Amino acid sequence: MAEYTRLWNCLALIRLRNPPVNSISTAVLHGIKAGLQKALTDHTVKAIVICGADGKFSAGVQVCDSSVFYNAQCSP
Ligand SMILES: CCCCCCCC/C=C\C/C=C/C(=O)SCCNC(=O)CCNC(=O)[C@H](O)C(C)(C)COP(=O)(O)OP(=O)(O)OC[C@H]1O[C@@H](n2cnc3c(N)ncnc32)[C@H](O)[C@@H]1OP(=O)(O)O
Repeated sequence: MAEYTRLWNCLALIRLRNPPVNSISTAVLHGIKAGLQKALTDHTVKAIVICGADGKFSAGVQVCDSSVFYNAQCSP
């Protein structure tokens, strides 16, 4: 749902993958958080790129997944 890749040089990549429009579900949100945690614990990472799979970034929050708002506000 969100794939972490350590790129060349000092870059890390988090790719959102939730077809068809890479909307942000709770699972995607957790994937973003896991990717950020990996990047933050790798002290050679200087920049994090977030992109969407298949040529699209993201349609924003996943419609009908109201738990995304709860998780975005309540997760440390
Ligand atoms: C890294 C960032 C982390 C951020 C964490 C955020 C946590 C939450 C906190 C903040 C609040 C966030 C608010 C928002 O995100 S508001 C924005 C909500 N999104 C939208 O309003 C976009 C609505 N969609 C569109 O405008 C269009 O669909 C489009 C421009 C994205 C694409 O248009 P088009 O190419 O014409 O395709 P379709 O409209 O036909 O859609 C294809 C397909 O995709 C489904 N779909 C579209 N958007 C969503 C969505 N947001 N959630 C779920 N599904 C979506 C659409 O229903 C179609 O499905 P199908 O009929 O089954 O084919």
